[in-house]
Amino acid sequence: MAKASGQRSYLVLENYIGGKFVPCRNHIDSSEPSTGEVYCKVPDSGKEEVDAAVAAAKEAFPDWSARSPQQRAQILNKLADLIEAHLEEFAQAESRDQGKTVTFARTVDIPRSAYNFRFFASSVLHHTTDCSQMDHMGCLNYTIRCPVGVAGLISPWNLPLYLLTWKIAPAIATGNTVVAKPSEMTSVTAWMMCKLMQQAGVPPGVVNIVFGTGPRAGDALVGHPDIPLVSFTGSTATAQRITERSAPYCKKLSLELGGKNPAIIFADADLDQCIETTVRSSFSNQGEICLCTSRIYVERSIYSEFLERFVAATRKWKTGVPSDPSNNNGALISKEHLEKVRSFVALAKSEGGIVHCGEGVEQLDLPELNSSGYFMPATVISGISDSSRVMQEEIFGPVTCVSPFDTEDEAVAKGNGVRYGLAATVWSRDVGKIHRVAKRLQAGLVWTNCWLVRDLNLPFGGMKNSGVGREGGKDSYHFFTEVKSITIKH
Ligand SMILES: NC(=O)C1=CN([C@@H]2O[C@H](COP(=O)(O)OP(=O)(O)OC[C@H]3O[C@@H](n4cnc5c(N)ncnc54)[C@H](O)[C@@H]3O)[C@@H](O)[C@H]2O)C=CC1
Ligand SMILES: N/C(=C\C=C\C(=O)O)C(=O)O
Repeated sequence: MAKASGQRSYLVLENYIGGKFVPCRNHIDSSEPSTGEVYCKVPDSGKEEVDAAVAAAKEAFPDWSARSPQQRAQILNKLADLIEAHLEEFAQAESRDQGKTVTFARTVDIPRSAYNFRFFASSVLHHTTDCSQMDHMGCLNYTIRCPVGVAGLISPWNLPLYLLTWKIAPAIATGNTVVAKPSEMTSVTAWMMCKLMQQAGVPPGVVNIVFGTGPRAGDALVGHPDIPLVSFTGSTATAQRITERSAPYCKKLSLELGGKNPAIIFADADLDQCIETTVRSSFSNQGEICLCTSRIYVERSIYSEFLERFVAATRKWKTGVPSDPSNNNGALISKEHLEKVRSFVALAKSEGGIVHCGEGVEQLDLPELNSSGYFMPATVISGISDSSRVMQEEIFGPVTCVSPFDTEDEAVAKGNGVRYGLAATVWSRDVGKIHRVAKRLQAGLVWTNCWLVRDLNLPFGGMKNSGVGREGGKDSYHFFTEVKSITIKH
């Protein structure tokens, strides 16, 4: 709803509780990353709003969980249809709110959000449970799976609608009701989806969306005694706080966290394909995807050729106004985040690193209106030691580092030499080598000769500080349900 607040007109969001839009007393300013201007007021919800949402979700649970998976699937598919019918509106809104290009939102975020509902509607119809006979005891034993109750879902700002629906879809497909909290920086498309949920026939209280900050709304949600499970995507530091906060209640947790993802490139790789894909894997969505490549290890015999060609290809990766279809990247999420990303480049330089391209905003062709936006071009660095913070910490921006290796063992050791373990790519034509390296890498996902090919049936999640648990296909089914073993004595 657009409302005048003072001299200017802002988009004012409301919480969605029990199937109704509920105004909030206090609001947080949310700005447009490509101009730096505040354009939206997001509810600053706290315990009171979270309590109301949990009460609505509890009330809706008995009816929703008693419906058949087929009945629930019909509603999920309807919601997917409606998101697809409004794809362009959602893409424009996601781009304005997050800073990403409209093209990326139109071709990735929004279609994949709709597909989350379609996929989990179908996927839950096909899972089976276990059965075992104990004839000597006269017993038949089997398992069933039941929804857990009210699921607490917390999502980040980088893929706003996609990561929110990645959680809502399996949670409600399996019969849970939910209270979800999107990032306070990117709440608009979640709010837009609430209207479509009403049209799709999602019963009141099945999906409740409470907007607000992590320390207020997020903390109230995680600490609510009637929320038995929490699915979270975001930073490792926040996940640690969520873990502590949930401990007194022994909550079921799924934590999808950051990455410092290596690309390992052997001399026998198809370099044309590898360079094209590694530019994409390093810089897509401004490098603001937990799966983006940020450390590139190249076999020494092709290191110089790779670096030269990779830098040349990166120079063609255009950053600028998100609505211009010729741009590959838009703006970073916030001024603070831009400063954090730039500070890593400054650190690299202070440690003797070479910045081959990118870094400054001067080289971008930005109209005056957008010159105060949070833009940063794709940046390639080399000559940094593996122990540097630049090579160890998640930067989450358009910055990638290139470094040589001599042997397969060294490549694996470098790949594994960080506290994260989310994703990796391996480039070679030798299937045996690919298999050996993929097996030894400490990463929840390994793509070989490709990147971001996503089969939602496969487990998604990370090792080490990149997360706890897996979601996707059968793993989402297991996470969002409790298994029960039943013994029938006959
Ligand atoms: N998918 C990923 O791997 C992501 C990684 N990050 C990393 O984290 C850094 C910081 O970004 P932030 O937005 O601050 O991430 P964050 O982890 O603080 O935020 C993610 C979500 O958690 C919520 N949250 C924050 N504190 C909370 C708390 N105490 N209890 C419950 N919920 C809470 C936020 O409101 C948001 O909805 C980024 O620079 C990036 O390195 C950020 C977003 C996504
Ligand atoms: N979880 C994230 C990305 C997932 C992408 C995908 O499912 O393809 C993230 O960036 O946090």
